[in-house]
Amino acid sequence: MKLTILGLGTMTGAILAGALEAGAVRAEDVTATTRSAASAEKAASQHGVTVTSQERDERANHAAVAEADIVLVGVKPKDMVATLTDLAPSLRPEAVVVSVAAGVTSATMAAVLPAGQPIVRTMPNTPLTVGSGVVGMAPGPGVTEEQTTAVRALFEGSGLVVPVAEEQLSAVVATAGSAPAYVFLLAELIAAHGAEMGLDAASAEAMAAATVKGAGIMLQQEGARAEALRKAVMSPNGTTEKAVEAFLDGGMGDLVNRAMDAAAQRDKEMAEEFGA
Ligand SMILES: NC(=O)C1=CN([C@@H]2O[C@H](COP(=O)(O)OP(=O)(O)OC[C@H]3O[C@@H](n4cnc5c(N)ncnc54)[C@H](O)[C@@H]3O)[C@@H](O)[C@H]2O)C=CC1
Ligand SMILES: O=C(O)[C@@H]1CCC=N1
Repeated sequence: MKLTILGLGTMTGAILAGALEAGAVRAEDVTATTRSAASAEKAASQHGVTVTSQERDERANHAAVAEADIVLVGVKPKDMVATLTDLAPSLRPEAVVVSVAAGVTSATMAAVLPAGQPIVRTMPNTPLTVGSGVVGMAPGPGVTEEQTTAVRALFEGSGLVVPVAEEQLSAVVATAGSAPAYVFLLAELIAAHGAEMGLDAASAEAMAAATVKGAGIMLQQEGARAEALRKAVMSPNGTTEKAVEAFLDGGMGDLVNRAMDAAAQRDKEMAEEFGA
């Protein structure tokens, strides 16, 4: 299977790292592009694959897709339509175009790609880099079972793959795509206040990171439920109960809802903003 990545950046870099580590693709079967020559050089040495740049060769994307079975497009949502419009004449008809972009619908993509070009929209998250990612995957009309399986294989070794309808991708952005940032924010805040309470900053950061990791591993154990794990930490009238009460009294439930609604809303706005 030949894979081309147009826009090898943070997200597609995480997917590639996971896929290479899991043996889903061989480095010699991957071609990738970036915008600048400097980022191409950096990405090539980071991932050990061939990376060309638009800066050095304005036809770089066209050359990169010449033999591709799967074309993973990792440019920013605002650049999707221009990138696909330019690329369209060079795609093999059977190449599956896979998007990771928030807020760019398959209808928008189909409008600028050749008629019948197979399209799969996905919403991944960056923990794919470490084999613990999530990806929501919505194959478009006309994508064969074989093509769906080939795309799925790219992600399968490095995370949880959840088939969804395209309309559910806004919920996937809010629940998984953006969600690592919520956890990192919590870790930042815990570490900062631990330092304010008298710990040295490096120890507080290390404690927050190790705690998030440990809690994540516990959540992944067979039959684990977040609520039960939380309650197991909360001794009656103990320290955790006071902390959890403070979170809930302070509106954390509502705040999480509002944060997730804001992410999903932005995904929908982008569909309007970046539509073809
Ligand atoms: N960062 C994240 O956690 C997630 C990002 N996404 C999606 O991933 C996409 C990329 O986001 P990031 O990886 O964060 O951005 P990024 O800026 O790290 O990567 C974008 C890459 O595209 C390249 N690029 C831009 N225009 C190009 C062109 N015309 N031809 C070839 N390469 C080009 C840039 O050089 C860069 O390497 C977005 O559509 C975003 O919605 C989806 C889920 C999670
Ligand atoms: O923030 C963003 O728009 C992208 C999509 C999900 C995570 N990062």
